[in-house]
Amino acid sequence: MSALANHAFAKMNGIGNEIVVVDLRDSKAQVSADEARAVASPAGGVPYDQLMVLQPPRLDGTEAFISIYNNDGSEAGACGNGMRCVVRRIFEKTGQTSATFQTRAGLLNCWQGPAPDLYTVDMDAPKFGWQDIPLAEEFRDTRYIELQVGPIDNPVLHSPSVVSMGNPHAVFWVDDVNAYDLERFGPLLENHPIFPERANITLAHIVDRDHITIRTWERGAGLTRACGSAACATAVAAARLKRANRIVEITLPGGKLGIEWRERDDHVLMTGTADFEYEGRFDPALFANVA
Ligand SMILES: N[C@@H](CCC[C@H](N)C(=O)O)C(=O)O
Repeated sequence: MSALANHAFAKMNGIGNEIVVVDLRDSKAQVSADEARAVASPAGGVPYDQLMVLQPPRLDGTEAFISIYNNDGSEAGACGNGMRCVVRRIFEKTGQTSATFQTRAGLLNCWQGPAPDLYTVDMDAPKFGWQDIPLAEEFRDTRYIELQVGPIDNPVLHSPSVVSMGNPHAVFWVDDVNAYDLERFGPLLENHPIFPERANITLAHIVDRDHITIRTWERGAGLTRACGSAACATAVAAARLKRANRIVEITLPGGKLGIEWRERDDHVLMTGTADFEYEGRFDPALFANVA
């Protein structure tokens, strides 16, 4: 019997990024890819972009180890919007205003503020090396890489910046993020052989040095109303190109995020809201046929 059968969950969202939070800190159970897919089942499941599973802490001083699943069952190292949802949930229950969590990508410090309805996640330092993202072949300069879709002499999208925020991101610079069929190009680019672990694909328009607009096709989850790590990736990529300041506001289809690429330690701070929708218990029938 799956540990998720009849288990409580919270449906939340981080500016429209659909998040389900499950607290398994009192259990040794691991969630399999099949179970994660079953949770998202259109037949009685809970629709989500990411499932955030809290597991017992593996390091002193941390609140939990968090496993992050996309709705296709794959695991991700980072999910900025999901972290804000987890943080809100825990802070509301315990009265805490700061906490440290561990994910596959490392330690994340989180706190409430700068206003009561805002949560900040220290997303750690970005990585720019081609092996870190990872890319399938060497690119010395990842501010722009050679990659395009469309006719070779007139590409539709080309020369993205690539960044790891604990997960792989490609950011294509465009004049209008709504002028492209991201549902068509997203899967092609997500699965392009240059990205051996696939990638999150973002269209970004730099409005001015303090404001950027983005839309993202998420690896393993598809078109989303918001992707926090993509907002971070875009902010650092734009600052690296000297086209934006290190503190920017990112507008996504679901809302706005404040991003600061802090000079003193290279860390990226992401600030935004997190919304609670409802609580429930998983229908055991969802897991009847999963390992
Ligand atoms: N929505 C997330 C990112 C989710 C992970 C991503 N799909 C991946 O597989 O890397 C965010 O808010 O950062």
